[in-house]
Amino acid sequence: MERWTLREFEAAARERLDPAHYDYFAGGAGDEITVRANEAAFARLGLLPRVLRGAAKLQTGVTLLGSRAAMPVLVAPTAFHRLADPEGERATARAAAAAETIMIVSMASTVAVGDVAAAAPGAELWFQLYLQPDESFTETVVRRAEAAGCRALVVTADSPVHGRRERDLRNGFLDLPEHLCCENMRDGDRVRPIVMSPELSWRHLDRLREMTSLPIVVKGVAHPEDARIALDHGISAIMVSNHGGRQLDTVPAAVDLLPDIVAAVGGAVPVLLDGGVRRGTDVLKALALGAAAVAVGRPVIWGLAAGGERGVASVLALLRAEVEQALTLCGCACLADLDAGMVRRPC
Ligand SMILES: Cc1cc2nc3c(=O)[nH]c(=O)nc-3n(C[C@H](O)[C@H](O)[C@H](O)COP(=O)(O)O)c2cc1C
Ligand SMILES: CCCCCCC(=O)C(=O)O
Repeated sequence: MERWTLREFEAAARERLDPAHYDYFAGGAGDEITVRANEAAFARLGLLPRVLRGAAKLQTGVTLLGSRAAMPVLVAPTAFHRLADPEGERATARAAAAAETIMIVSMASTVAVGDVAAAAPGAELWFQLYLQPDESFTETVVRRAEAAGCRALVVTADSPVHGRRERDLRNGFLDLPEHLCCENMRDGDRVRPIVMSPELSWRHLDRLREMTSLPIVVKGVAHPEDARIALDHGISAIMVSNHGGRQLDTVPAAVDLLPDIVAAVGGAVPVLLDGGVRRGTDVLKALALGAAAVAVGRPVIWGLAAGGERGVASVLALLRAEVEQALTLCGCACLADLDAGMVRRPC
């Protein structure tokens, strides 16, 4: 069946998934105020198109930290893809490679990062990391990501503790089924738990900086002051994110946080954004407000659950087509033609 919007992919995914797994993917923390705010904030912003600009040849490619993407939409790191499809992250990576975009592989992937890379030759992979209090194990995982050919590390900083996800508590969904595990966490005969620790600090990030020559992206920045501090620690990019509303509830919508962080960073490094991106017009709004690219989390899961690799490919193709059409309708030939004056904030 042909699907015309990401909403239709979500409906199809919901029909196929175990209800507890659907809730895990869809849900957020607390009252899910931030989950809803992420999408609502995009809807509230308007786009002011320019006209008669002779913008015939469209260009939607971006280069980020040396990785090339054919569109400014990346695959955000999300855990547990094998709950959605037996091929899991392998299928997602093949679809991302076909779409010529970057996939950020989660540390909590149900396929080991090396196997993800082997399944999708030519894929541009970055690796998301929860810094572990046991830094020697952080190093083990970093070496795995490097060996797999990942070209950047994305350190998730918004999770000193797991968010309170009340759907999961109600459903008793507290762990993966027995046949699955976080494959990157293998340590000899055992699989380590992913530790989220409030003890982590910028010092851990400094030591990561010494551990690897890969560029480091800090994901989960909401406060402009943290963006400035990140620059002092040699960070290569900043990802504005509230974790899709899954960590601290009532954090403002990601797109509403963006302008102050872009101002704080002052062009020193690229600023990325995720949270609530569901339309090509959302992508344009974020870019016009200063993001270098955006990433999508749940839409990729919906594609995967609805149709495996082909489902993810369709989701990414849909977003690309929407970006291209919206860009043309805005009178732009390339992403750099977008500027903040084209976004109308609500009165
Ligand atoms: C099911 C699910 C699992 C996630 N797993 C991770 C993860 O392992 N690491 C991480 O940094 N962020 C994780 N995230 C957050 C995403 O990277 C991203 O910030 C969020 O999904 C963006 O919002 P969106 O789903 O509205 O696009 C997860 C999000 C979801 C929905
Ligand atoms: C115990 C594994 C933790 C995985 C966390 C995945 C994640 O970030 C999420 O939002 O869910």
